[in-house]
Amino acid sequence: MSKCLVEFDKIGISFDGRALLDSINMTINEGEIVTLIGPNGSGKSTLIRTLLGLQTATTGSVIRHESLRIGYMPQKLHVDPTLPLTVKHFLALVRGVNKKAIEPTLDKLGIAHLLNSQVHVLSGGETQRVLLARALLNRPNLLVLDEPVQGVDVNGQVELYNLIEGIRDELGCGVLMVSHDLHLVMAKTDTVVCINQHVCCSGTPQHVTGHPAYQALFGVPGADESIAIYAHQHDHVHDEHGDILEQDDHTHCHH
Ligand SMILES: Nc1ncnc2c1ncn2[C@@H]1O[C@H](COP(=O)(O)OP(=O)(O)OP(=O)(O)O)[C@@H](O)[C@H]1O
Repeated sequence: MSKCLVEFDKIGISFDGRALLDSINMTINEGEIVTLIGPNGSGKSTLIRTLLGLQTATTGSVIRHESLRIGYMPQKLHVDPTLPLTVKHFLALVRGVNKKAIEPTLDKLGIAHLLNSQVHVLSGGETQRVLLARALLNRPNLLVLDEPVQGVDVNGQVELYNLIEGIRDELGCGVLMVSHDLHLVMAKTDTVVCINQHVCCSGTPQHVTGHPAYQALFGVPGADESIAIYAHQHDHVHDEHGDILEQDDHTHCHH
């Protein structure tokens, strides 16, 4: 039985008295890839920030295993473009980093040749790999990736997801990632959790995609299409504050 690294226990988060997240339950086990999906502004990054300790939950708690060590990959690299900074020096800034691990880590990610490149001239795909290298240099047992394929073309996305899966296989770490893509990420995911204030839908991709509730939510096109269009079709209605309006004829998708 794999170790539970993190448990979100009935997490609720409100801003100015308005509920953004309500009673979110979710676990991430060692060796498990969990993908968090949901529409813009549904609270995915806020949930990640709560896990990182950067956001306090209004209600509920995050239960962390004592061995938990997170490697975090943010959505974007924020570096002053006027500041000369090579990849090597950027990665050497990781707290407690073993500098001897920098080159092998870049090599593992196929970007050893970028060691002395300036970080602000990197392409989207290269930047994501450097950010992934930084997360790995923290020697994590949980990788937390906030939209890891942002700004990367489709081929690059497939390669990145393959890399992430390979890292999970090699290190046996857990992975929690946020994604807007559905189709590509599904093949690389053990568990999908869809949030929109509450957990709308969750389970293995096979279970979720085969479930009528999932099809009602995402309107996945035919299996022969290479990319699914992200269409979040709710089986329930939210009011202007994001609260769910009661309806008589809706199909429940909580499971
Ligand atoms: N500290 C804060 N104070 C007030 N509102 C906040 C705060 N942090 C986040 N929000 C709001 O919460 C909502 C959810 O933001 P969040 O970034 O978590 O969504 P998301 O699902 O990650 O969105 P996206 O898919 O667009 O990245 C947004 O409307 C945001 O403005």
